[in-house]
Amino acid sequence: SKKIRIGIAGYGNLGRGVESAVAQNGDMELVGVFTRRPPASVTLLDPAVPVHPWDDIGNFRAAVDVMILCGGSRTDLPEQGPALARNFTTVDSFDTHARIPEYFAAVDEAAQAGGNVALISVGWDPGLFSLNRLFGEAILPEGATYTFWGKGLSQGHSDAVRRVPGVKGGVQYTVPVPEAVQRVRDGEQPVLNTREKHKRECFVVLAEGADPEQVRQAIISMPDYFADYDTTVTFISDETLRQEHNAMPHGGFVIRSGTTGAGSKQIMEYALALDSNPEFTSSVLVAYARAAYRLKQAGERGARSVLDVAPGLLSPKSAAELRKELL
Ligand SMILES: NC(=O)C1=CN([C@@H]2O[C@H](COP(=O)(O)OP(=O)(O)OC[C@H]3O[C@@H](n4cnc5c(N)ncnc54)[C@H](OP(=O)(O)O)[C@@H]3O)[C@@H](O)[C@H]2O)C=CC1
Ligand SMILES: N[C@@H](C[C@H]1CC(C(=O)O)=NO1)C(=O)O
Repeated sequence: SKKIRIGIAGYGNLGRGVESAVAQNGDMELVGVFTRRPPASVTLLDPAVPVHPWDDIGNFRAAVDVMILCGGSRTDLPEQGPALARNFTTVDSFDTHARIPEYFAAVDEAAQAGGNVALISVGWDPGLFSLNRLFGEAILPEGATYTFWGKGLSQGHSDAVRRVPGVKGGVQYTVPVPEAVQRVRDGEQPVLNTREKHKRECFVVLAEGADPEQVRQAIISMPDYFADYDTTVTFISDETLRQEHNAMPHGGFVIRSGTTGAGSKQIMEYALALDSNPEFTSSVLVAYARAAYRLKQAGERGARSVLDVAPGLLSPKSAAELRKELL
């Protein structure tokens, strides 16, 4: 039967993860990768997959069923998300939480104008953790919700660091504050502000001639990413970045700690432990690409978040098979 034809827009950690995730899904095929760099400079896992210059992407409207956007949230997706939703059914991982409402509106306008579906902020946070925060609050209206990440490499924060003028390369690790986690696990339901829950550690390779103090200040004061956290910036060599910071593990958990009507204490928890943050996130993107395709086929139009998508649409199995196997 006809396969869902996938395109990748932007080839970085996520782009590479989507390439390998599509290969795990028999109902999909990867038709091409689009990059702003010279195509010859971008090496795929599978050399048989064509790499196209970004400017040609408009010619592939009939060739791609779902375009998976793998650009960075800080500066790429605010421009690429709406531009591509006009021409394709899209799925993206936009994760600048404070800016999701405005991003949703911009992508929705473009998707509606183009007669497409656009699933935004797909991944684990935002994404699967968002779903579990929703379950917790809807099912246990009396209680408190906590989200903890790491210790691990945040791709959004690492991308944001790499975009700072004077930065040649870099990564960011998110570190949960142990005392905060313990108080939550002890059922204390503490009131914790952003700074009390996580610390952020950046490792940066300076570009030639850049001023380290200027770079440090630009990072630690960055709104939406670092300003609300205790953040450290350590300058390292290219060599050290390549040797000691090329793994991208991450993870975390969402806890809803609440009481039900007769006063019983109830705890809901959802956890992730990821050897590869990008490969996992890409696997979420690919499952939601299946849902986006089906929503488009069903006549839906406009932007949606994971909170709007029925879970059954993610599965390659029919509704009848799901009822038989998973209920
Ligand atoms: N919602 C969630 O749970 C998650 C969301 N994310 C989001 O995914 C976004 C992308 O993450 P990630 O893939 O790690 O970002 P990368 O920095 O690896 O890639 C971002 C873009 O940069 C360009 N690029 C990649 N490699 C190079 C290079 N060597 N030289 C120059 N440009 C390059 C690519 O565009 P081009 O090919 O056009 O040059 C690519 O699309 C993050 O910003 C984050 O917001 C990530 C994880 C989880
Ligand atoms: N979007 C995050 C996924 C999780 C990780 C995270 C953090 O460490 O701050 N927040 O959400 C990412 O880019 O890795």
